[in-house]
Amino acid sequence: MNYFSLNNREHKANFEHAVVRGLAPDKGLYFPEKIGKLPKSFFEQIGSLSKTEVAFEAIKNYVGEEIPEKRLKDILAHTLDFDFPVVPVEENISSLELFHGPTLAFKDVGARFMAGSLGYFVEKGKIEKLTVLVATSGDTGGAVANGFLGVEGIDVVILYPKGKVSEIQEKQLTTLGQNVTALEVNGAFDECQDMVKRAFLDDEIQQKRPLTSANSINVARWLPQMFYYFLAYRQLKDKGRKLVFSVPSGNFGNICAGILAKEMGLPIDHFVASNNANNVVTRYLTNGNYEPRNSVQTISNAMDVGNPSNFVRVLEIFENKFGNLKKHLSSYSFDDLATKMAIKEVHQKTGYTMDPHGAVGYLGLQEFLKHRQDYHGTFLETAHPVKFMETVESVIEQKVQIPAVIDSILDKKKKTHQISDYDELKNHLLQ
Ligand SMILES: N[C@@H](CCOP(=O)(O)O)C(=O)O
Repeated sequence: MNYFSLNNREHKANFEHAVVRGLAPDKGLYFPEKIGKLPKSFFEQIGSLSKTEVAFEAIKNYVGEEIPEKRLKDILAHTLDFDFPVVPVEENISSLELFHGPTLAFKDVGARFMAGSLGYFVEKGKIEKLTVLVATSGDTGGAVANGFLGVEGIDVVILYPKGKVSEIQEKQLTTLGQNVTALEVNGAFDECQDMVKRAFLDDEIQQKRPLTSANSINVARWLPQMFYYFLAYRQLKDKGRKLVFSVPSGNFGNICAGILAKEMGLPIDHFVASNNANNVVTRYLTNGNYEPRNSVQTISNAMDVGNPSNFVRVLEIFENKFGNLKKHLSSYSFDDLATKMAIKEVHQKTGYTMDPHGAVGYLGLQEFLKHRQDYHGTFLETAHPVKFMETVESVIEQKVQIPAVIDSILDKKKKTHQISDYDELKNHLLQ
């Protein structure tokens, strides 16, 4: 399987090179040359396949010969070694809980798959030493830190916006030590992401300290996110209604992977991109103008992204045709007040506790389902409510139970370096 750069189709790479480089030399995102359809029989049998078997069938053509079958299956088994339950919330609404992994957020899947793939390439001597540079608005940082902790030959450097992630998210990415370093940036997530992209194209850095990305711009972080939809379909296929998924969207990697799964034949009828106040895509679908803006801070901070990297991949899947996009994708945006109200109302009505990101997803779904009786809707619960304990507890007026994995980091002291601009990042990386 080859990938091409979305900036210049002549720039090609196989899976290994796309993962090790992260971004094409022309700053473009890699995209698969072929999106193959899975056979009908796969969807008929999906209920009897294990999680690893489902994931293997979904991803094998995107990995190609670069990782042998046995090793790929081992990586997948480790990646998916927790539950992905679809939980009924209302009559025609379910929650797909993606927070049962080690850092309690959906990012664990991509981070573990990428760590497994890079670990294999280091072991085979295909790369000597690599630094994974990653920008986070909340959840990616912790998942990447956890996924890559202690992986031989790989250093991790995480940039995060100072004061704009939750206390637990910050602990997850600043307390591990070993091969993981956290840089606290005076700025927003978009500035962190821009610095990271600039560093990849900096020859001086790349020569002295080769870098790759562990954001969803990297195909090894992006593609495994399609597993959520296959695993959800196993649990939803007998609903007898059309399926719609509402995805809380920030950098658009997750929803883009879902749309890819649909292209591969997964019977999903429609997607909803649910935005917080950072609503560049909602506005685009409304007025046809794509106008990225600086992000604003919200209570669903992992979605505080003003210029979503993966939207260009979404457009590519829809052949850059606005009509195609509108047919398969709707988008709505909600402010913090509406998000809090939704957390409160759903909790009072059903006893189900949503986190602020899931609540934005729930609201988007509700909006879509208003005049559509023939759908079953699923919103993605992308993080455990405990990660936003202060907000959630004040809204539901109840304590959220703290899982043991979180309890163990609460007393740990954060270790970070502060940086303000690209030169400081460069100095840090070259030290
Ligand atoms: N929502 C993210 C921001 C980066 O997104 P990614 O999927 O491209 O890593 C976060 O929580 O950090």
